[in-house]
Amino acid sequence: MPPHTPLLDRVTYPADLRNFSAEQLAQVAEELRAEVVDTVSVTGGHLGSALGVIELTVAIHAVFDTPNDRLIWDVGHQAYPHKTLTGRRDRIRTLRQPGGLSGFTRRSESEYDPFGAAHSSTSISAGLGMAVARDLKGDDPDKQIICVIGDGSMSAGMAYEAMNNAGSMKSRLIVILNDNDMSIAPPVGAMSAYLSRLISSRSFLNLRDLAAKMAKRFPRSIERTAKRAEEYARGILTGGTLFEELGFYYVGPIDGHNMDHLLPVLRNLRDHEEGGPVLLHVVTQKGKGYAPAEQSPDKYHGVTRFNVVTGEQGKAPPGPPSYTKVFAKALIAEAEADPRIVAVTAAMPTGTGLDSFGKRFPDRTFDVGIAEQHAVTFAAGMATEGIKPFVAIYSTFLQRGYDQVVHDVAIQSLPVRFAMDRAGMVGADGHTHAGVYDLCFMGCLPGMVVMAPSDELELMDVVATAAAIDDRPSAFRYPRGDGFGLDLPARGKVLELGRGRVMREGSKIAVLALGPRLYEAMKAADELAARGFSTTVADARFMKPLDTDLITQLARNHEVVITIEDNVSGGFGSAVLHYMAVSGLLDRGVKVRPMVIPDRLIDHNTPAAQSIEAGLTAKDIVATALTALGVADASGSTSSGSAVRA
Ligand SMILES: Cc1ncc(C[n+]2csc(CCOP(=O)(O)OP(=O)(O)O)c2C)c(N)n1
Ligand SMILES: CC(=O)[C@@H](O)[C@H](O)COP(=O)(O)O
Ligand SMILES: [Mg+2]
Repeated sequence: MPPHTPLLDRVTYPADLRNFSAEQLAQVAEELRAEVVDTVSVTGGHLGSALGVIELTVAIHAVFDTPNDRLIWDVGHQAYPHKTLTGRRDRIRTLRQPGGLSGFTRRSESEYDPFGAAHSSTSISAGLGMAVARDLKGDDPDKQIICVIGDGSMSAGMAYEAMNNAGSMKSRLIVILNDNDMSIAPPVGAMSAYLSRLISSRSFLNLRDLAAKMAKRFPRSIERTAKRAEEYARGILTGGTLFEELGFYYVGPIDGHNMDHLLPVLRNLRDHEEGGPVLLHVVTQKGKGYAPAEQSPDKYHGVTRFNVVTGEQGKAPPGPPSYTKVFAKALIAEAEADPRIVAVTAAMPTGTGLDSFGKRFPDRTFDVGIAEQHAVTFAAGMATEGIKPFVAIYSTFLQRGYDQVVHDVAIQSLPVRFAMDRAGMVGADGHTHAGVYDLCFMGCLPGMVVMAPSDELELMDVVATAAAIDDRPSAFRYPRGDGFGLDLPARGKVLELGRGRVMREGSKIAVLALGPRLYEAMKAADELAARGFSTTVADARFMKPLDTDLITQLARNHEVVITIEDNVSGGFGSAVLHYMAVSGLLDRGVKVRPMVIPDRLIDHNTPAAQSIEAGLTAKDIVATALTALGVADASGSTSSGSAVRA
């Protein structure tokens, strides 16, 4: 092997690391870091988190017998170096690209991904489940389960539920707390402050104390410990932490970028014979080794393509403001007029636009950390006292707080307003982040008002409407990405509840859209008109209450009624069909075709390609209409729309 050949080239699988010296592993880490920077500069994705766990990734795979030992990455957004070392290096530049590797861990992608993730704080629960399964099955007791969870993800209830359970059990489990003192934004809350105090305020054990401590717990490893302790003694302190109170054996904090510290500690944890869970507290830096990411860890959490030398990220040509920005603008306008309005985010101030709301109203903005369940009930509590909370959560993450939406908000009919961002498919984050279920899970709740603006202008109105609804809960959804560039007023106007609008009158086909697919419907209507089929297009605006007058009029006056939405079956179209069935409208022979996201997972891709795959484009609407009418389209084929496939 010529001396200039990167060591990384000798690594296809983790087993290839296991004969390397600590020095060689440190070199692999450096090469891996350069490769991750280079890769993400081309693919975009989650950079800072990956750079922070480079040494940890190399050390874990060098010490543990993955994939027989199970390694679970919480969230999975930091797993690019793990993917590179586990047989996927040849495809690493396909990360998040159409047909390429997922940006998260995924069971179907590799046996080295024993648990799929993308939503946070699940790793300890899943790891404990695997540990208990190992014990129940009588598998090799030395089979290790390792969960790596970040400090931000440690703020979620699930993590505590899992620790509470694990701490009372005898199953062997290793939890590595990767503490980089960052979530996407700076971390919040008492736990984060506690971790900082833990790192900074405790005295280090000396060699004798360390050996005694390790001997008590890890008798077999004492000899090795004593030999190596000098190297890492200063990095270890134990005793009296919250984790110990919860039943974990706490080790740390140690420097997560120092291979000479990581390797002996991990080996000790691997070789000990005691049962019960262990928590290794590792201190890392988000963005480590790449200056722009070290300096602005929030801006380099998730990146677009960037120039490696300057760190400058690719910018889309100036275009219309995003729905998120318009939401923030609309909410600020409402809050200027009503001092009771407050905003709640669960660790996503930038993503939800609440960073700008927070600048204007710092005392009326609450970042509760990754804690969607708490965010919802916290807002419910405020609502009982006459405060008017807007809870801005991505549709996909609101799933985490669903019982709270049902039990704490809807059943008590409290006026909490849910701003569900990232509704519909979301592009490169893929199906774990798709917000395609909320119309089902919000639309079924008694008393809940559910709105979906068709463009950013209507979003302003919807925010004003939600602010005005003060006797029951309300929810509105809007997509990731930019609006249409419409002129916006200073403040939205309050809409009449349950009233849609007709955009264009026709007589044969009617398309009733909920959300921005309205614009696809308008294009389809042009195409259908050009073919001689007079088409009505209507904007439903509300899924709940339904505009039953509008539905009645469409059903009575058209041969075909198509509904379209960015949601799976069970949402808007189902509600329309239900109404038509119970009201007898269906008995009149109208052909109804609900167009929805099909009943399968749509993988990461460009938003445009995802729309095509879902069958929700103007072309699909035309095909659906023609098929319903029994007319072959120009190509002679029948519909490929989701109405047919779903
Ligand atoms: C349930 C849930 N809520 C919110 C998010 C969005 N999210 C992804 S990563 C992240 C920050 C995680 O911080 P941490 O665990 O410390 O990892 P780091 O990025 O610092 O490596 C957040 C809020 C998510 N993935 N899942
Ligand atoms: C890992 C994670 O859950 C977030 O970082 C998410 O990828 C952000 O998505 P947006 O880019 O849509 O804000
Ligand atoms: Mg963190």
